[in-house]
Amino acid sequence: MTIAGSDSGGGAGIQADLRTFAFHCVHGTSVLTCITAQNTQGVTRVDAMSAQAVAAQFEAVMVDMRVSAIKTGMLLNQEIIQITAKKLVAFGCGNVVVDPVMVSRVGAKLLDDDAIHAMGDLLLPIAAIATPNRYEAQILAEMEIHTLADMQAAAQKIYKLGARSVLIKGGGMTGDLKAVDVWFDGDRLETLQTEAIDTIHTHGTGCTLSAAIAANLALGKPNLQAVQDAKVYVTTALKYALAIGKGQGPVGHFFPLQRLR
Ligand SMILES: Nc1ncnc2c1ncn2[C@@H]1O[C@H](COP(=O)(O)OP(=O)(O)OP(=O)(O)O)[C@@H](O)[C@H]1O
Ligand SMILES: Cc1ncc(CO)c(N)n1
Repeated sequence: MTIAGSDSGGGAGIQADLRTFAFHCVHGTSVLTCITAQNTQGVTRVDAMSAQAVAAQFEAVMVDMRVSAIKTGMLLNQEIIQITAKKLVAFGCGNVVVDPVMVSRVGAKLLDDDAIHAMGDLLLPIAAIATPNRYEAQILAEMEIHTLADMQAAAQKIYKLGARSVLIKGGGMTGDLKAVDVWFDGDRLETLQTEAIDTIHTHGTGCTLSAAIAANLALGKPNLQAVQDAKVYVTTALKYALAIGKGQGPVGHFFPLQRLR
């Protein structure tokens, strides 16, 4: 299941998540939190779903199907975070990947200011894995992040907020650190590195990564394996990114099919 926002441009959010689930051959269900008017250049409008609508979508799926893993993406405001956390707890959901979407890499604000505390207080404590990008990690860890050592320190600070493991994503870093993520589970501190892809077409990398992690958890992979395999998937999708639109195009989720054409 993905609990996230719609991206009209199709590169991030629910659209990226469902394509990623399909690639991994797991059935995707979706709880829509908001509708963004968005393209490769940015977000021009956001309309929130009501908290009741979010709850109803979640319950409709949960009472009927066995949901093996869940990712949360853009939750937009405090009410939606509160109801999401409440429902995840009520249904005893275990494999929860929390992508604490606050700001996109191009600087679009995707979460209300007054909701940042709710993210840390309510959602991170129920996360099996939290996946902040550089800017979200700076906010959650209350520190600046410039170096690999900073990423490692931030992972350890955010772990203290209650997530069972933390992955700090490096896409917002400079140079080769763009392809470096740091994973910490309270015991092991791992640096995950793939090749850095030289492209501006990176829209949806974060959504794709957290959706792939959730898919891998649903397939029964252990936490670190789920993250490592998801990172390889995103790297390949970046290699086959689509140069469409006037700004940052989306990653190519179905690269093997592209290759066959
Ligand atoms: N140029 C790149 N080359 C290789 N890997 C990259 C590159 N850019 C991002 N990544 C990887 O993509 C994944 C997502 O990280 P990123 O920091 O881009 O997330 P994000 O900012 O939440 O994404 P977005 O907001 O664009 O959806 C991470 O595993 C990161 O290492
Ligand atoms: C709907 C949506 N979710 C997440 C992101 C983060 O990339 C985005 N740009 N749009």
